[in-house]
Amino acid sequence: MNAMVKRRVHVAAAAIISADGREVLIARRPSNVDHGGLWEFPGGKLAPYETGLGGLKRELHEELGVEIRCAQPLIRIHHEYAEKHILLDVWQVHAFSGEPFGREGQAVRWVPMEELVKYPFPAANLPILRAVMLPTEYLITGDEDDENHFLERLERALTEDRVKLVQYRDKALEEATYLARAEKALALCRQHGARLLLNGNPALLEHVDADGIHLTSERLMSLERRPINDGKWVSASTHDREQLRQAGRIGCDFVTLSPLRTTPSHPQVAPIGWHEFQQLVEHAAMPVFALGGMTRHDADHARGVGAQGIASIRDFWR
Ligand SMILES: Nc1nc2c([nH]c(=O)n2[C@H]2C[C@H](O)[C@@H](COP(=O)(O)OP(=O)(O)OP(=O)(O)O)O2)c(=O)[nH]1
Ligand SMILES: [Mg+2]
Repeated sequence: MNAMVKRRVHVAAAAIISADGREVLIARRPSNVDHGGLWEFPGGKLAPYETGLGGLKRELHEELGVEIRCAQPLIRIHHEYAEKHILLDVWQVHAFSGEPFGREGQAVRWVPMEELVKYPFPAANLPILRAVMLPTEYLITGDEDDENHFLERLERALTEDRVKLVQYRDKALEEATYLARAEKALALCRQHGARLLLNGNPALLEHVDADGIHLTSERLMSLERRPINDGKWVSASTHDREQLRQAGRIGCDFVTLSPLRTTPSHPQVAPIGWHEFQQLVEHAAMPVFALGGMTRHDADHARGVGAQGIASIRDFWR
């Protein structure tokens, strides 16, 4: 048989978010096309001369009759289908004009974020669903001996900074103390509509019903498969291509990649820098948060080079 070069297809697609931020617009692919009958994020193939956003504007006009007013890069996915290599260049659309409807006769539906997982999408879309559900900021808690101070700081970040994703990290506490505090942190997070991940052994989730587990890179590398079922999130710390690949292999929902900059906590570690970060993220199979000397002011830049956003201790733990 002749060696076959797979067709490469560049597709731009949109996660269009409702004004209240709770819903996303999806469309159903007609039954006579590839992946027919499955749901998708509206969009389509780019013409050779088009940029991602330019092509997306044209597609959304053609398919839905809307004009994009404000869009931000969300995630880029490379996926191998049997017959082609596809690059899905996905944008989050926050503002548009016009009332979307299926101009090509396709079904179109506004769906609450948490119900997205109930809809059948093409195989390439799993990381997009994750990216849509995740915020742009990931708070990692700092060390704090005193429990009241800990809870005060957490509450400040949840209210003033409106953080929606928290990793409770404390390497110094005894497990029983950690779990007791995690229970209180969880109650606080729930009160403010935020998700809480524990840091450590996945078995911690048997004691506290948090939203997921964050793995150290060492634990990540030691695992052969995803340690918990899909109902909860798994995130992991990564520092290089090999760890990113392993995170993809075991099906992590998202990761941090660090250190982007040199930090006081790890002065001896060489920083990755934005250029290499972008190259590493391009082929990651899940959303990636930039970590290491990041503040909220870096979030837009991080998104521009393919990140989900930024993760930080110092910027939120004041
Ligand atoms: N628009 C879109 N396409 C997706 C998604 N997930 C996914 O695997 N794909 C694949 C399916 C198709 O092979 C390709 C998109 O092509 P398309 O059929 O929408 O292209 P198009 O709108 O330009 O339509 P056409 O003129 O080629 O018929 O990307 C998704 O969420 N949205
Ligand atoms: Mg299309």
